[in-house]
Amino acid sequence: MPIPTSRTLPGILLPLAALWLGMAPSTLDYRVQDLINQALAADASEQIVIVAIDEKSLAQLGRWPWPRELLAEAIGKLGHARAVGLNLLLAEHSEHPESDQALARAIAQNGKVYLPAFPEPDGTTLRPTLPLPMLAHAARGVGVSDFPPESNGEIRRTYLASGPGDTRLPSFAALVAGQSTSTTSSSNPGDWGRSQPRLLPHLDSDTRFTTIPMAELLSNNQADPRLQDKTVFVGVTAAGSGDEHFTAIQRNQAKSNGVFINAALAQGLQQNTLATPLSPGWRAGLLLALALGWQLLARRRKSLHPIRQAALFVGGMLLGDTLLYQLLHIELGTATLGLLILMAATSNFFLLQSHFKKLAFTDKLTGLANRHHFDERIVLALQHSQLERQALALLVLDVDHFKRYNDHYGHAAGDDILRQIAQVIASMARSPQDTVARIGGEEFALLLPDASQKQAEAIATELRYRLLSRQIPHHSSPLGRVSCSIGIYADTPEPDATVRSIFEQADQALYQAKRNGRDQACVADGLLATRI
Ligand SMILES: Nc1nc2c(ncn2[C@@H]2O[C@H](COP(=O)(O)OP(=O)(O)OP(=O)(O)O)[C@@H](O)[C@H]2O)c(=O)[nH]1
Repeated sequence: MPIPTSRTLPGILLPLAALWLGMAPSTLDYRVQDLINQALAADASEQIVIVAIDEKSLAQLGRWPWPRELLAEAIGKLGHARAVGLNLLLAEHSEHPESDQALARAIAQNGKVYLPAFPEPDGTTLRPTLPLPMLAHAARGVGVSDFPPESNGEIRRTYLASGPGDTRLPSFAALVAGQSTSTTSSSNPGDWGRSQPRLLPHLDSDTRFTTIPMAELLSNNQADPRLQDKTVFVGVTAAGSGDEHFTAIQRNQAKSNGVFINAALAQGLQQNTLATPLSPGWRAGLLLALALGWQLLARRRKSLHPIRQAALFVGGMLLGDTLLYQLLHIELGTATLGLLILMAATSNFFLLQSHFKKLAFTDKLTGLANRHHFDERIVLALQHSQLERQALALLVLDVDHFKRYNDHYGHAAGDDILRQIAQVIASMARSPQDTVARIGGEEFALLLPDASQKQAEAIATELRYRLLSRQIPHHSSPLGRVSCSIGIYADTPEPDATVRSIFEQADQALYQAKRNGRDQACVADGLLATRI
């Protein structure tokens, strides 16, 4: 019987699952990755400041949108910042052209202002919503703020370059952070293209970016020292007024607004800590390699407990995953595979358990119950009969002249006879409650709970008949064929009856059958045995 290990069912399923899971990270992968990364997350950078259009500012300065002169005034107070990211949608003209002109003048005067473009759906593709040309012209640069959501609606990644075909734009946050890389062009003009994917960073949940309410900035007549040489993002933070998205940037903050996401991204870029997600092909390949690695480990280290083996592997994978992320900035997302391996190892473990249990209770040659199993069953059967005052029958069967058979035909042929006799006895079992066992070299037993003497005798007769009908030659036996002798105990056990006393009576009857000339069954009747 093959031992069911990782070579069988889990051995085939695991690599397949690794390939399948490799094509896309699961929510479980995200959660595990978030847990690890949030535990190792950096504090919010002191080099980044948010100028917030918050509830307080809206209460003081009126409902959004504000007159653009107000924004122009704010930009005028940001002249000493290192760079200013104006995270606002400024695609439409305001009612008064002079407002737009004032804002354009302030942006040009500041000289370090960057504006965002946002991808908007347009039929089956995306188009960038760009700032007004006069504002874009005045700005130091225009970058795209592209955060496509995952299948679960979360925002986890961005691209350092994206846009329609040849006009692919750099990332807005990268421009503001001063980390913009050269952009590539697409071979399919018109299609929205994305390249250089990056995962959003994780920040310690107890830290905050320095945040200055817009109302406070505007009321301050002097240059705010907190803004000196800082990377500044200006945007709406007031709940319900700006854009809010599900992200895992901070543990205690399920939803983040766009200005915060861009600030966190800029920090990751400035500190060079952003991870690159693996392409599906690479991910699938690596996960497959890990799954196969586990198989190899499972085969080599047979001595190791399967659960311990899996726990070791899962621990190793999580460590490897963390190191990959922290050192090489690659996210693999092995949590699902780890869980699968644990499940495979657990199923292996239980398969092995049941396999070994079966081995421990089974006679290898005949597949019948072994002596050990039989002893357990007869104890229970006797107890039950005594409690219920029910009949119990035990048939003990011994092959006649078996030594001669072995001597004449050889041991292997003898084995074959034992297997054939086992089949005949097994065919006599009435239900799974009956136990058929090989209890010695050429000795078998049939335990029949709740069987009367008459039933036991009928079964013994039928058994001998079935063996006889096989007509197995045995030239060293006076009968010329294989035969057996049977001793029967069949009674309602007395309260003081023991397994031993019952066996003794069945053995006594068997001895009687042998003495009477073999090829017969005798039933124990007190101490006497009667031929049937
Ligand atoms: N082939 C084979 N022989 C076995 C096995 N176990 C025990 N035997 C043989 O069974 C024989 C039993 O011999 P005995 O106890 O003298 O009994 P017997 O020859 O059947 O004589 P009676 O029982 O008096 O008819 C021995 O020769 C054992 O070697 C086994 O697993 N395979």
